[in-house]
Amino acid sequence: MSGQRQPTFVKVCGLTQEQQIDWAVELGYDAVGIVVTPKSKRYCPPERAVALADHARGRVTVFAVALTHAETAAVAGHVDIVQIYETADIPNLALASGAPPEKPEALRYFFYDASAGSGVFADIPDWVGEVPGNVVIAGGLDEHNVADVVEKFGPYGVDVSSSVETAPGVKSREKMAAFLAAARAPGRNSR
Ligand SMILES: O=C(O)c1ccccc1NCC(=O)[C@H](O)[C@H](O)COP(=O)(O)O
Repeated sequence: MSGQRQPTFVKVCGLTQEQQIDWAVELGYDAVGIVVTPKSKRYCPPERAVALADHARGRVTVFAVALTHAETAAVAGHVDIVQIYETADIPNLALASGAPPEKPEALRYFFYDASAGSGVFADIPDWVGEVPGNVVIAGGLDEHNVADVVEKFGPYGVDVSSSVETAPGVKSREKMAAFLAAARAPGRNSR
């Protein structure tokens, strides 16, 4: 390691329109999430999800987000990472959970996410700061609390959805910009 600090990885999740992906790319987000579980209010059915993923691919890291591995089948070949709330034996797995991962070394990312897109922030347990690998913190983050979370836990990254919306699945470019600036505020980029 050179000791040089990397900027915090920032993902925006629950995008439903091509324009929102363009905003994420223009603003400098590292990753976008397309939600493919029918249980979500931001659900993109397979045809829409594939169109969005193809629009984004090569411009920003693309996540398919679902509760189960099975729900990602139609879109998995069009995305970089599969983010699910159960374990699966796949190479590009982002495991999302509110509990410590059993095999963190097998994961591309571990998302500490007790929210699943609810927008509710709750105290983050101390063990999150001890998980090895690419740990991303999610759950009720907004432009006002994200810098404190980055400072306290020094995660690889952070993830946001509800606080950058005006309605479920309707992202605001201004809110996305404010969140990104807060997540990468000078002196807070410590991954
Ligand atoms: O966003 C959803 O609707 C969703 C539904 C089911 C599983 C996961 C979901 N989203 C996962 C995410 O990556 C969210 O960005 C993350 O939970 C943070 O959400 P929020 O608390 O709204 O910022």
